[in-house]
This record gives sequence, C-alpha cells and structure tokens, in this order.
Amino acid sequence: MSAYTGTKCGGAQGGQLQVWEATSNNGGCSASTSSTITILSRTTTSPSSPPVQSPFLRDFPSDQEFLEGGVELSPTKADSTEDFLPLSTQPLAALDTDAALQHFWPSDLVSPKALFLDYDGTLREFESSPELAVPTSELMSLLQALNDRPDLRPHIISGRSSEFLEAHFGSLNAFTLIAEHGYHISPPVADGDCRSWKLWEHFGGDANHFTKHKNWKATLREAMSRLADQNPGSRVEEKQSSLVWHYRQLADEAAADTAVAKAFEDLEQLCKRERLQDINLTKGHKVLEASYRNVRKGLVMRRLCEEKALFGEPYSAVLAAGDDVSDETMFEAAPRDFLTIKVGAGSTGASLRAQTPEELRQFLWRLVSCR
Ligand SMILES: O=P(O)(O)OC[C@H]1O[C@H](O[C@H]2O[C@H](CO)[C@@H](O)[C@H](O)[C@H]2O)[C@H](O)[C@@H](O)[C@@H]1O
Repeated sequence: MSAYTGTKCGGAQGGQLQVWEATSNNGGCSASTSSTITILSRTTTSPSSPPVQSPFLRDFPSDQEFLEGGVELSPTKADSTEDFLPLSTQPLAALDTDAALQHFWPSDLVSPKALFLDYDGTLREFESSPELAVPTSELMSLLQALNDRPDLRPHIISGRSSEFLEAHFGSLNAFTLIAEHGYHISPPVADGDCRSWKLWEHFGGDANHFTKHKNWKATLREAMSRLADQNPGSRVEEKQSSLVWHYRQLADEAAADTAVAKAFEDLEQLCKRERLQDINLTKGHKVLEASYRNVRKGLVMRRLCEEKALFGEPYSAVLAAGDDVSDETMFEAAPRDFLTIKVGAGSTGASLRAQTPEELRQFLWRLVSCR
C-alpha cells in the first residue's frame, strides 16, 4: 500500500519522495507515471524539478503554498495493485480473501487509515424525501464502531447540509463531517466538545461565502420553483451553496424523464443567458442540482489527504465510497491504490462495486473487525 501524500512549504519532511504525476482509474484506464525529486521545502525545490501539474488539481485557485500533485512514499506496492484488481470495476467480493484486503487495507501499520463515506444511497438507502432518510440505529452502531477505532480517520462526505450532518453525526467526535459536497467542513473534536464548521476556503479551496451566491440563487430559485409548480409532487431544496430540484415523487416515470431532460436544458440555457459561469448543473439520483463549480468532493478528499501527509501523518490506506455523480469526482481524484467503491448500478470510475448500501455496510463491519 502506498501512502498518498502531498507536499507543502515547510510541512514536508526532507528526503527522496516519489511524485505521483497523474493517476486516474476513471473508466478503468489507469495511467500513472512517477518521478523522484528531493523535497526540502517549496523554496528549496530545485528549478530542474518543477512542481508537477496534476490534472485533478488544476481547478484549484493559485495557492502558492501547495505543490500541485501528490507524493507516493512506497510506489512498489502500487505497481502490484493490478495483481489484486484488474482495471475494470470488480464486485466488492473481489476483496473476499484476506490477502486482497490486506493489500488495500493493511492491518500491520501504525499510520492511520481514512474512510470517505458518502451518505444518501451509499451508507443509507434512499427514501421518497430527504427528511425521511435519517440514519437507522444499525447504521449508527456501525459509524460508532468506526468512530471508536483509534487507527481510523472516518469522514462523511455528503451533499447534505451542515445542519443535517451535525444533527445526526455531530456526536461522532472522530469523524470529519463534509457538507454540501465540500462547501463546509467540520474537523474531528475531542470527545464532548462542540463542533465548528469551516468553509472549504479555509482548506485552500475556493468556496466563496454564501452571501456571494445570492445572485445566481435568486435567478435559479425562481426557475426551479416554477418547475416545482409545473410538476406537482416535486420540490426545491435550498442549501447554502446549492439549489436542488427533487422529483423522486413524480409518479409517471416516462413523463418525469421528459420533464427532467427539458428542465436540464432550460436551466442550462438560463445559466448561459445570465452568464452564471461558476455554476455546475448536475443530474443526480432523482435530483437536478445547481451548485458552485469549484466545490467538488474529489478536490476536497484529495486536499484533506494531502494536508495530513504534509504535516507528517500520511494515511496508510484510503477508502472512498459513493453512489452518485458527485462521488465520481472522488474516484477520479483517487490514485489507483485507494479503495474506491461505487454503490449501485451505473458507469463508474471506481475499482469496486457494492450492489447496495447493505453490502457496503457489511464490508465496513468487516473492516471494523479486522485489526
Ligand atoms: O452526497 P449525498 O450524501 O449522497 O447527498 C446527495 C443528495 O442527497 C439527498 O437527496 C437524495 O436522497 C434523498 C433521500 O433518500 C432522495 O429522496 C433524493 O432523491 C436523493 O437524490 C439530499 O436531499 C440532497 O441535498 C443531496 O445533495
């Protein structure tokens, strides 16, 4: 297992490190190259070893403190990854043997292992409306068990609001909670302490405080409300950095598909007309979501992994699981030896697939029990 890390001025330890230039397992194509450079600090990096441009980080604002790209400490193990997982997506059962699991999830290392877990459709089955999809007691026991393992660094990385995540998972003090696809982040706290939330901006990302989102939201809110009126049963959910049109409750599926295709086109046109350039329109599971373009789960996951490494605590393994379009950004940003798990049907860049949230939860219970 290679620890995926990054470097930051003053944070990286000196020595020979392996730079991961470009790795993607998207669509089953993994292309990675690596080169060795000596890193002391950004200012001492030799001009003959320029910062490596990573395709996953190119949307970051110019953050001079970060060397773009990641650092792989033990590339030899990554090379043998394909012995365990071919490039195409495999059933999660491919990790049934202890040897395969050990490769991605070693139990003999002192460095912690991180989990980036999406919520709706991944940890928890869908419901007809967001209010109904609260965590079950079985899910809470699983999350508590992950929380209690000192060698794990669990994260919930969700499209849900910070209020929802805090209300249901705030007491899981070892968890990092990531709301609205990365717009808000709440780091772990000491047991019993209150949580605080920071904008993605504070982690080097470009979030823009929500007051700056007022204009585009005003325009799209009106259009989405019209959609809800025209399609009885559908509704609009508003979060700080996004607007979501939910249509799960439209009974006539064929009519819903037509309405959704038209709605997507209309909203796209509206964004063009009004020059709402920073807005991403995505089709998720029975939702159309308009959100701020520079906040994406993949960027956030990668930056948080890098930050740990920069401060001398690289993860020995990382698992990312999700079911939807927003989770694909995590799979795209993940080096090949991250454990990436798509939940449910549909095309994916993940290495593994669990058929249902239930199957994923069983797998997580297995991780809880291995020492
Ligand atoms: O990133 P996630 O944790 O997967 O959140 C994505 C969206 O989840 C919610 O909507 C989804 O779950 C609802 C409850 O099961 C379901 O009714 C809806 O059809 C799903 O799309 C949530 O309401 C959104 O805000 C999140 O962006």
